[in-house]
Amino acid sequence: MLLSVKNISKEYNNGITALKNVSFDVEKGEFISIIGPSGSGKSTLLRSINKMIDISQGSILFENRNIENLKKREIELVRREIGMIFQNYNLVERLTVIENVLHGRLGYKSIFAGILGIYSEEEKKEAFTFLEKVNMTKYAYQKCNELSGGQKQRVGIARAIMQKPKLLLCDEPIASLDPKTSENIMDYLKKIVTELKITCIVNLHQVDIAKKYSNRIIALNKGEKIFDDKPEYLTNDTIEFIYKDEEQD
Ligand SMILES: Nc1ncnc2c1ncn2[C@@H]1O[C@H](COP(=O)(O)OP(=O)(O)OP(=O)(O)O)[C@@H](O)[C@H]1O
Repeated sequence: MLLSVKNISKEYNNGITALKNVSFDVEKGEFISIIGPSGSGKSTLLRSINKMIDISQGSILFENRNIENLKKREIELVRREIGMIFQNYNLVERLTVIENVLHGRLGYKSIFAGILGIYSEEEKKEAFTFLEKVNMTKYAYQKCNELSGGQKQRVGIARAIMQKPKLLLCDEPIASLDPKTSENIMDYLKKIVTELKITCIVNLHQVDIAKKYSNRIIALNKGEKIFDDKPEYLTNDTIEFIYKDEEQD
């Protein structure tokens, strides 16, 4: 088992309970989509797994190790194993595509090597290999602020893969993209994580995309897990139930 989320709850300082007693296990190689209305806790869940926020109750085991109460250095080591892809890409816009991809290695470097941008020939070669996988080689020396949203997310995927993560967390990776580009990005993502055997958890707004690409769907509503099964069991009635309160939110 790669990840075990056990009875986790998260209450923010403002009193909002974003997650209520959520549990699930993730096996290596799974491609899981997390769906649910706006505010149901999807981002909170991913941020908890990545240790960007601390949970209020419960425990999260990554490779059978409890990631609560870790020391700073131990958190850095766990983060190295967990890649992230973001809705807003989180690229360094003034830097080139290849520099951004190489940033995927920063977690493995000393601060000095990172600041000075010192990468081995092997790392550079690898960065180009991953850039090729997302069909972005010809943009390698272009600055990221000159790219379209879809191209930026392809760089985001290459950077995340460059980190050699065991788990990839994608927080609304296609929420800023048009439908055609969204499918294109999901195609790249699915192909690469399958080829490299990387376990993937993706937060999505689009139920049809979740059904098309995942092996398993988890649905949250008001911080509670209300569905966790194969996509084929996600019926229209269940979808209606998951999103029943969305308009009032
Ligand atoms: N940093 C924070 N401080 C206080 N409350 C927060 C914080 N982040 C999120 N929340 C609240 O926690 C709840 C869950 O938010 P979260 O962003 O996890 O939901 P989500 O399902 O990802 O929503 P969306 O689909 O709109 O991104 C919401 O009520 C939100 O307002």
